[in-house]
Amino acid sequence: MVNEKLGQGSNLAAAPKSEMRSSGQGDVPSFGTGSSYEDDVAVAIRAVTLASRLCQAVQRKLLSKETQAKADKSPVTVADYGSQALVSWVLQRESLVDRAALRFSMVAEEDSEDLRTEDGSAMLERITQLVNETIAADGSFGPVTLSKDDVLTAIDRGSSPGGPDGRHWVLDPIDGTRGFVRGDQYAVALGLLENGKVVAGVLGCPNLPLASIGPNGAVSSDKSTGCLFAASKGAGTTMHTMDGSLTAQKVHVSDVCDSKWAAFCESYEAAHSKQDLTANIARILGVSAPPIRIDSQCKYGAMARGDAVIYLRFPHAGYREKIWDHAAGSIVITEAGGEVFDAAGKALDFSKGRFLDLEHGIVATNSHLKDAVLAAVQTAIKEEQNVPKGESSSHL
Ligand SMILES: Nc1ncnc2c1ncn2[C@@H]1O[C@H](COP(=O)(O)O)[C@@H](OP(=O)(O)O)[C@H]1O
Ligand SMILES: [Mg+2]
Ligand SMILES: [Mg+2]
Ligand SMILES: [Mg+2]
Repeated sequence: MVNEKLGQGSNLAAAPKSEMRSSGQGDVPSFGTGSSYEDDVAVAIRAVTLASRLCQAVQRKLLSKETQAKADKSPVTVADYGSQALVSWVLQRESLVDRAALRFSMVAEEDSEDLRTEDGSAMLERITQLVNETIAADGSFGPVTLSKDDVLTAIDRGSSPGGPDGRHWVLDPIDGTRGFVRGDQYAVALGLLENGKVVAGVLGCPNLPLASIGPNGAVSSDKSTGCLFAASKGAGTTMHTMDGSLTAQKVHVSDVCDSKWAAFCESYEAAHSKQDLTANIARILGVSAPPIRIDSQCKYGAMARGDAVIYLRFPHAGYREKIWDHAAGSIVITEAGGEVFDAAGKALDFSKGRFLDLEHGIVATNSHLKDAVLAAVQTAIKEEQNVPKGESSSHL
């Protein structure tokens, strides 16, 4: 029954019970893979689950006045800051327990600069209250109360430059803030880099349906939401329910090998990826299903369980991708058997600091379709370059 429910329309296979356990409210699922990153993944799940609860509480209220615009005009909410503070606090706390505090480094999206201004003080008050309410409701951390200074310090622990050496946590406290504000999809995304490579990742997707969102899953009567994906090097990818109510399941990318049957996913926001170009790539591949457009790294999670077979992301000129937008998602895909690469077919390089260094675009698919998708991407890019300015490549 349990497996049926989690498995509807998705590429899920039951994992041995001894390998995966889940637990109830106030506690978090245990990963238990026997991999060398088992402890890291367990801490990451604990941190992401707690932060996701804070985000869920805020999204339920969705107070638009709690949304600020950053200098680059992207939105940021009390939940972005609160989530970053909580994840940072949990990771730091567990590192202290492990006596590994000196090694602690985190590359995270937000910083506390705006909260330290007079205008930000009411927001800081609200964030501190939310963080303390979330910790208290969880109940497993004992009687702890963070001060406003503790919250600022926790947020600013994310200022590491990252790079090719050592261990760095990589956090997007809310990926898909626009989706979050709209009441749609978002993810709490936490990855772990070791010497420039992603070795573990956890994606909390509080609004993602447990049933497939792919073309074949659209008719499912199961409307339950809240998924968490966890992956670590060599240990595969598992999908958990956000509330820990069902047994976690191993997931695998789709094994479709004819692109005609391959649904693709892309950003909901047209400003984040060129939808003309992706439509042309789909046309070249003979894809007939309409694109699955959702916000955030939920796309990587959905693809890891087979909802879509291809992920296409082609930002408009001048945009530089940040590592926290892809670290957790990419290992969730690769450990589920998929591949993630740029328009030159190169694997993503997370060793260059806070930004990804890549040749235009990010693509993910299964190993059967990699060559065909890459060829279609390169053809579509060439066609785009030959289109006179002002004309759309979809007119070709
Ligand atoms: N012009 C742009 N082009 C591409 N990506 C952009 C962008 N502006 C913002 N983004 C990134 O797109 C992410 C959301 O991804 P998606 O498009 O898959 O929903 C944002 O993450 P945040 O919401 O964490 O800021 C942000 O980092
Ligand atoms: Mg942002
Ligand atoms: Mg993001
Ligand atoms: Mg973000």
